Amino acid sequence: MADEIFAPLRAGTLTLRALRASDAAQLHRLVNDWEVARMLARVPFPYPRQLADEWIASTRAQIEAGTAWHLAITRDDALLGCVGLTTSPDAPRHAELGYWVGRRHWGEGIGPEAAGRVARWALANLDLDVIHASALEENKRSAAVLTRIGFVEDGMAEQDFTARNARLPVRRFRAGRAELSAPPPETPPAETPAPAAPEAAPGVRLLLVAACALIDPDGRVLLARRPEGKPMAGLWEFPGGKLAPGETPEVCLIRELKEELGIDVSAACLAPFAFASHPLEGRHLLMPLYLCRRWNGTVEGLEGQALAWVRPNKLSDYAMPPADRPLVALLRDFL
Ligand SMILES: Nc1nc2c([nH]c(=O)n2[C@@H]2O[C@H](COP(=O)(O)OP(=O)(O)OP(=O)(O)O)[C@@H](O)[C@H]2O)c(=O)[nH]1
Repeated sequence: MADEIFAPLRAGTLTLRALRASDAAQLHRLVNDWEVARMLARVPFPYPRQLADEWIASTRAQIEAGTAWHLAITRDDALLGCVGLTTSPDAPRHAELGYWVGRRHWGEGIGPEAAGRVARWALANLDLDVIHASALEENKRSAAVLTRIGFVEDGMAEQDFTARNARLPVRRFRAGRAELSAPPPETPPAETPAPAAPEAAPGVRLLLVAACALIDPDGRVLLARRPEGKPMAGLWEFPGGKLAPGETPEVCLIRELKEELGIDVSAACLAPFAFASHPLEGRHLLMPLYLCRRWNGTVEGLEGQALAWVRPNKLSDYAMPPADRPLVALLRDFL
């Protein structure tokens, strides 16, 4: 199938996939509509039929180049609209989100479903921290979609609108991980409270997490990327996880490394190295970091997480949670 340039994303009943040449006629029917085109900055009206072919070809080239992801919003393989995310070399780790839905599908909740999914996917899978979006001031529907998926308003700006041949006021929105991280559906809302130290100030709740730097024979360290749906999705971290009630950090790590990476580790091979102590989401993270050079089995991302074996002097090229920064510096010096 011609779609191997992008693994389609599911969003409720929708599938978001790369545009194909065969979408051009339907794309043209949907976008060559004054009610749609007048709200979009770069869309001319009337919309020439040939432009649909050219634009679709350009979106495929952009996906292959890793510069923009304009996707078809489809249901039962019928095209309903488009959603896109564009990066700019001038603003690393930032991207711009846009979308439109054909008029006959307005009011079906397609905008929030598709735009929310692409935004969460992008933060988890691309090297991004912030996503921006604009809505024409008069386009209350579009502003409502952005707010509903977690974007916060960020001021006003002006943009050229091709179809109107005018420069018009737009409301600017932005969202980062804090706004877009949805808790995984199966996670109960209240986490098991970690035991609070007797001397902790009233109200401070500790979050106990054990983490491990696996080190391969070449001296490279394993980082795992937090997958979409988890808080801080897209950031790289040391494998590990929260201590379950009654667990020691070693027992927790033996369990987590098996669940997440499919490897067997013994407590004797876990060498305590350092710890992180950092506020985190209303709690206080206390995270011992262990080093491990010996394990059984082959390291695999069993939860769909991306993995990277990283040379110590390259660790700082990877965006990691703030608590990890001092650990990275220590590891670089030690290894
Ligand atoms: N494993 C790990 N967690 C880290 C690191 N740095 C850091 O701030 N954390 C934070 O510590 C917490 C670990 O929780 P988690 O969500 O991974 O725990 P878990 O595997 O038990 O997941 P679950 O709650 O989805 O079951 C997260 O808030 C995570 O962001 C790190 O280097 N490794």
